[in-house]
Amino acid sequence: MATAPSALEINRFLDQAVRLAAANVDAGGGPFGALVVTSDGRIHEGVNHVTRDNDPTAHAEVVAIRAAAAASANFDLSGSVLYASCEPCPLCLAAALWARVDRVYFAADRHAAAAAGFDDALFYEYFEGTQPDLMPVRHTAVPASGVPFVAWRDNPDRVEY
Ligand SMILES: Nc1nc2[nH]cnc2c(=O)[nH]1
Repeated sequence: MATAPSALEINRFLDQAVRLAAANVDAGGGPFGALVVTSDGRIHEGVNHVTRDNDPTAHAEVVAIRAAAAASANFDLSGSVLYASCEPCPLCLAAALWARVDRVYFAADRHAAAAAGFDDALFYEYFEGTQPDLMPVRHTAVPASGVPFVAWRDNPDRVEY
């Protein structure tokens, strides 16, 4: 894991993410901006494109992660840092985990997002188990459930991630 950025760097990149978020509102989008700084020092920006692209997963952090991965030609962003104008929601956190991002810094928190009408805090409660009715998830095993995993394990050419 890379060493932690300095307080100066953290503040600079968070300011940049907040500026991106504000500019995105001016452009008609959601009030979220993010940066991924990859291990080579390059900065990859993202803003919320949910309504622009009709893509509910196009959160600023996910857009920045996708940009960083595409520019790096690598799905593994180990050594990189994510800076977000607002606390990453569970979707964004999961994306950062799958991207193997080293660290995350954010400016506003989930309660500020809630005050602006966003469900980030509610979805955290869902994952904490206090809002189970929001979206029931049921396990129903079928006989072929394990077939794809056997095929994966048996494939010597698999690319692990
Ligand atoms: N952190 C974060 N929270 C959101 N809630 C709705 N959209 C977003 C987004 O793009 N980023």
